[in-house]
Amino acid sequence: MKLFSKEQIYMADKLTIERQNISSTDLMERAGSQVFNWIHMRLQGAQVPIHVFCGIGNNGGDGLVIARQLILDGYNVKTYVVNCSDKRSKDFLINYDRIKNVTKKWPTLLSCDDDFPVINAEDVIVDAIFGIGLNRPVDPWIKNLFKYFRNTKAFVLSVDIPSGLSTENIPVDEDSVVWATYTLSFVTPKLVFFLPETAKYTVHWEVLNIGLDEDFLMNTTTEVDLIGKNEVLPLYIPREQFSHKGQFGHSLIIGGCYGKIGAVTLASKASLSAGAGLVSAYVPKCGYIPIQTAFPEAMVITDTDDEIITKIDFKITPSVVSFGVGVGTDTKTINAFEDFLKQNKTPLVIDADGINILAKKKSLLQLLPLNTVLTPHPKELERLIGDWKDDFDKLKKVKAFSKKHKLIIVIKGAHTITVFQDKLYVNTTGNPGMATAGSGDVLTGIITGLISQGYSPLNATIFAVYLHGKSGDFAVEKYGYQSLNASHIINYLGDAFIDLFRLPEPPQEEEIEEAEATKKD
Ligand SMILES: NC(=O)C1=CN([C@@H]2O[C@H](COP(=O)(O)OP(=O)(O)OC[C@H]3O[C@@H](n4cnc5c(N)ncnc54)[C@H](OP(=O)(O)O)[C@@H]3O)[C@@H](O)[C@H]2O)[C@@H](O)CC1
Ligand SMILES: Nc1ncnc2c1ncn2[C@@H]1O[C@H](COP(=O)(O)OP(=O)(O)O)[C@@H](O)[C@H]1O
Ligand SMILES: [K+]
Repeated sequence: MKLFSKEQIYMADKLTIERQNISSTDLMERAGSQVFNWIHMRLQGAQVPIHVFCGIGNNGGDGLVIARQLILDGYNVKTYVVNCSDKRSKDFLINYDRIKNVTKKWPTLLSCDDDFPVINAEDVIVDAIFGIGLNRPVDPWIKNLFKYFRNTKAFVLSVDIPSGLSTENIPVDEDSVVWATYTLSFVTPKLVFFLPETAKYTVHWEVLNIGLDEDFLMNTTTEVDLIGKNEVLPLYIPREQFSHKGQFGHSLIIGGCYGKIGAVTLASKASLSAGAGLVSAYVPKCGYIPIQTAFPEAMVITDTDDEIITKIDFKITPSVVSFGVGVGTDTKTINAFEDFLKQNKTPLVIDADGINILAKKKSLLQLLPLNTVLTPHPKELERLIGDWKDDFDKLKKVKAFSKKHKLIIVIKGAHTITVFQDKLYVNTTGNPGMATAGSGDVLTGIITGLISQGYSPLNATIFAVYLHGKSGDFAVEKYGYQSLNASHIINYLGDAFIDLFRLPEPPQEEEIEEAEATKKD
């Protein structure tokens, strides 16, 4: 799914109005009606107090449409206008008049000196104060209002984006944003729903289709893509009936040191389970017996040293090499890596201490083949590119780093982001059960296994991150967050592959009714 920027959304609005020959007021009516339908499907006329808070721009206009439709349907509605600026948008004013025509309970104007209305925990707050047009930090009294919302413990439904949350800046503090229970976002989810510093402002989100110009939406490329099953399915390379292991490449996993041979075992197993034809592990001598025992399918090549990698020398011709899991940062290992890089032309995946070595000796970056994949967790990323001010600054720095060194960078975490030059691929699978030792080693193995069988490094990375998370999602159903461990992720990789071709569940009755209701508008 594409994540459109604020500018692209405004452009889509403009073109829709022109091409569909409708007014901006009609478009607002469509947007507000979609939110009304969503509420109506769930509340079915229940007399829960609904407090609709409107700003004075178009987000507020949406709020007025929602309030009017709820009133017309007999809901128990109170409407407030949060007086935050002297300017009112044209469509806000039109809808302000329209609501006055349908009820004697005119919207209450709230300003800084007023007491806030009584709201109980069982009530619903509709937050239509600021949308994507937020252009400065909010005033202290509005912050207090947001804090008050939070204290009421009421269900907060944000329209388009939680008010106070900008699409391109991290909020100055947690009180300057509405903490939404649910956000109904128009056209596209917003990138801030996925970033570590801002995802907390909405527990759930859903996209509402408001019928914007299809041509524009189809033909516009975005800087950010959200990666789910629909996005990875086209990447899948099918297997022919007469295929043989020679067609799926040979992964070489170089890593490990005394006490950290398990990392290589995990990455090697994951590589084979992701479909590599052959897998060899390259480890210090102490790794020979453990890997042969724990993972009989692997071939093992050993260093001359018992405990660390001191020289990378092999006779095989791998299709892809992974370096770094459990390898340590001994000077001899760094030198061995440098010597290897000087003559290597094979695609590379670098993880863990491999990244720490690059951070220690930046000159090695110039020796990496084009489109080498780096998979840092936050600490490794910081060592590599230095500190960042906030999540947006981090993305800017990673993009610059990716462009400068021609690398693919995987920013691991919840919603792992793969960065390739200016483009971001935001993953949707995975869960906190995966925050466990060795799960990153498994990811390295999956990426390596996919490159081995012919996926481009970028496609392999996007696909592997998805599969890794999906396996974790299957595994967590059996093991729960606490007991899930990295080996389980490998065990469920097969389910993640099979799930790609599973047809979606038939829609539930409620969804059919909802679709019917939407069609009528
Ligand atoms: N295609 C779509 O997605 C559609 C989107 N639609 C809706 O439009 C929304 C965008 O509307 P928008 O551009 O009017 O901006 P919005 O968010 O209402 O805020 C701007 C207003 O707030 C003010 N203001 C800003 N910051 C402030 C602050 N800190 N403190 C105080 N005031 C502040 C600013 O005032 P000013 O700077 O002019 O003084 C201005 O008046 C979008 O989110 C969606 O809900 C649908 O209606 C149609 C289809
Ligand atoms: N809360 C989470 N939600 C989804 N995925 C997660 C979460 N926490 C960790 N992960 C995933 O687990 C992996 C952890 O990698 P890493 O920290 O390198 O582990 P290790 O070094 O132990 O192998 C990454 O792929 C990351 O995206
Ligand atoms: K809002």
